[in-house]
Amino acid sequence: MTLQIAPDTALRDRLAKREEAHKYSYGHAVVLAGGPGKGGAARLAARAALRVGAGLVTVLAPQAAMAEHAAQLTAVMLSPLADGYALRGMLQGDRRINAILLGPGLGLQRAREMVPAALACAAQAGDDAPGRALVLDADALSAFAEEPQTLFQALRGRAAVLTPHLGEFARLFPDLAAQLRDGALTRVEATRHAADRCGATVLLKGAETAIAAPDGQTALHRAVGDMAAPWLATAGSGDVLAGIVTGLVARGLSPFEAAGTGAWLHAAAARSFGPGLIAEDLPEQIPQVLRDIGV
Ligand SMILES: NC(=O)C1=CN([C@@H]2O[C@H](COP(=O)(O)OP(=O)(O)OC[C@H]3O[C@@H](n4cnc5c(N)ncnc54)[C@H](OP(=O)(O)O)[C@@H]3O)[C@@H](O)[C@H]2O)[C@@H](O)CC1
Ligand SMILES: Nc1ncnc2c1ncn2[C@@H]1O[C@H](COP(=O)(O)OP(=O)(O)O)[C@@H](O)[C@H]1O
Repeated sequence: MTLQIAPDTALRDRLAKREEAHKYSYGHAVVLAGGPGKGGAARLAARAALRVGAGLVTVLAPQAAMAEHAAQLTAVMLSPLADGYALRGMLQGDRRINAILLGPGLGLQRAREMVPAALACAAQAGDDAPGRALVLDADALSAFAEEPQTLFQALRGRAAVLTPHLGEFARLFPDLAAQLRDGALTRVEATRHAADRCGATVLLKGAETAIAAPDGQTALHRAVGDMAAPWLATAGSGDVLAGIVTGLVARGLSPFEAAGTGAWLHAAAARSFGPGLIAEDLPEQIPQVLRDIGV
């Protein structure tokens, strides 16, 4: 049965922070950034991860982009990161890094190097202790358009969420996208097949956002009718969603829970802000949404 996503007391409890906790209780998320001039998407995502309650968030950027990020980041931290070798070293050395976002503004070439390095250091899905989870979006998906099987083999069994828009979905799953277009599969069915094929949670974005886990669980978030959020059709709003999901896995939600909760929070923030919304407004609206649901 497909879960229809809506806020409930369990969601409120999951999003609250405990009186006795400290920042490391809520995880350390890292967001990999690309080259100079391409950093906006990573910064949007990082800000959203922090707003949704990750304890610490760090943007990891190539040296050439450090000055640009340093001029714009304050609560979000910043570190240089050269290549995949350096990423493995960092992840092996710091077990507290428990959520990694790759894709927004990353660049296709850097994504091809960084995604396998990050996946090699991700937790196995279904481990009892919440481990290190990955969120793959944008360039981290498009980078594998020519050889999706390479990505799927590395993904299988890892704790990960893929957040494609329909264009990215069609690059990785062309046959499923064609059947979705033809009406042979519903959005939820296409997403369920995709999750089964790649072995990770898949969130297919759109006014109707479908989510599926590799174990067959599915959920649907419908931003239509009373729940419409059409101002989300703006550049960078998907980068913010990826950041929200990353912040939630840093807080210990499972990939499937983080995807569903993230889709709801993202659309609720857009509705709460209303007309004129641009991507920067979304993270800043999260505190109001949290207050509205009693967190
Ligand atoms: N502020 C910033 O720094 C921002 C930085 N950004 C960064 O830019 C990079 C490129 O990301 P991108 O998504 O813009 O481009 P791309 O990978 O070429 O895919 C787009 C193509 O896919 C197709 N398509 C089909 N269905 C679709 C759908 N539902 N929604 C959207 N597209 C759909 C459609 O093709 P068409 O159908 O028109 O032939 C369309 O031309 C990436 O790193 C991202 O993080 C952006 O996030 C913006 C804000
Ligand atoms: N008309 C719409 N109604 C509701 N949500 C939408 C609408 N259009 C886009 N969205 C949402 O906005 C986000 C756009 O993401 P994406 O296409 O990746 O943009 P970008 O790459 O510019 O960040 C997705 O979460 C999508 O579900």
